[in-house]
Amino acid sequence: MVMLEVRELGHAYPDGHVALHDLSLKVAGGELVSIVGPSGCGKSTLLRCVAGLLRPVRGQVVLDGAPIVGVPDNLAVVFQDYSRSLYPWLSVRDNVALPLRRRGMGRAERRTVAVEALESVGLASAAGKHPWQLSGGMQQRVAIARALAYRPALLLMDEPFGSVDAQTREDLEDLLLRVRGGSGMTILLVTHDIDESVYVGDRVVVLSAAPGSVKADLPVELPAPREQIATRELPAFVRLRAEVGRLVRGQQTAQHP
Ligand SMILES: Nc1ncnc2c1ncn2[C@@H]1O[C@H](COP(=O)(O)OP(=O)(O)OP(=O)(O)O)[C@@H](O)[C@H]1O
Repeated sequence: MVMLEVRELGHAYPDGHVALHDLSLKVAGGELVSIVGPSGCGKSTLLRCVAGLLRPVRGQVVLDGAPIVGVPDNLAVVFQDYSRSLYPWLSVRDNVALPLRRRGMGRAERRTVAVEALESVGLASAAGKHPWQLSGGMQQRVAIARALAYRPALLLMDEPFGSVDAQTREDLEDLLLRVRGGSGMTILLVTHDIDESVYVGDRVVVLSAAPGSVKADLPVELPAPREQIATRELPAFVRLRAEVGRLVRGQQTAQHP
């Protein structure tokens, strides 16, 4: 069932820069859709429109049948810059627990849910620490735990693993795949990393160069569970990665010479 529908979205910033043009996209409930495209093509602008943080000039975003006009209640966002998204004066546990006030949970319940979410990202022992006492990868796990604790129907991730080292990035990709299992969450993940888009995605949506619109929408038909080494060796993975790479670089694809 379609959960999220982006209809003929167009956006221009006040300085006249046209960031999105006639972008349409449907996402089913529970899908993980990777969004890639050349630098500056409007990926973050799209995510901000879906999050209700930016009002598009044209078109609309419809979530569960209702047009988005402000930030929806059942949504969480993870940005790349974890150092600015966590409150340095709060403990890790309190950072995760804070948004749960919007869920109407009492103090004790907020604490329990926060600790459970921290356990799911392997950080239960860091609950009492402050974000600045943790490594970058650990801070990003806290940001992910905060999003998960909120149990959003829709999770938006904007280059969430862009600021960590390669090994941590792989660990976080696997963490994302593990925690989404059975959660029913719908996820939009913006990434610059073509391998990552294929590895984690159920679909890869490639945006055109600015102004962004949907250039290709490719299903990822790879067996589950995905595994960092074995999955990336599969001929189907290698083919799809090459096709996405060509599309992002604006080259003809092998299938459509
Ligand atoms: N507040 C703003 N005012 C004017 N132009 C903006 C604003 N925010 C973004 N832009 C411009 O709109 C275009 C799209 O930006 P956006 O951040 O959505 O692209 P992106 O695909 O996420 O880029 P990147 O891949 O480099 O992160 C860029 O040219 C950017 O400079």
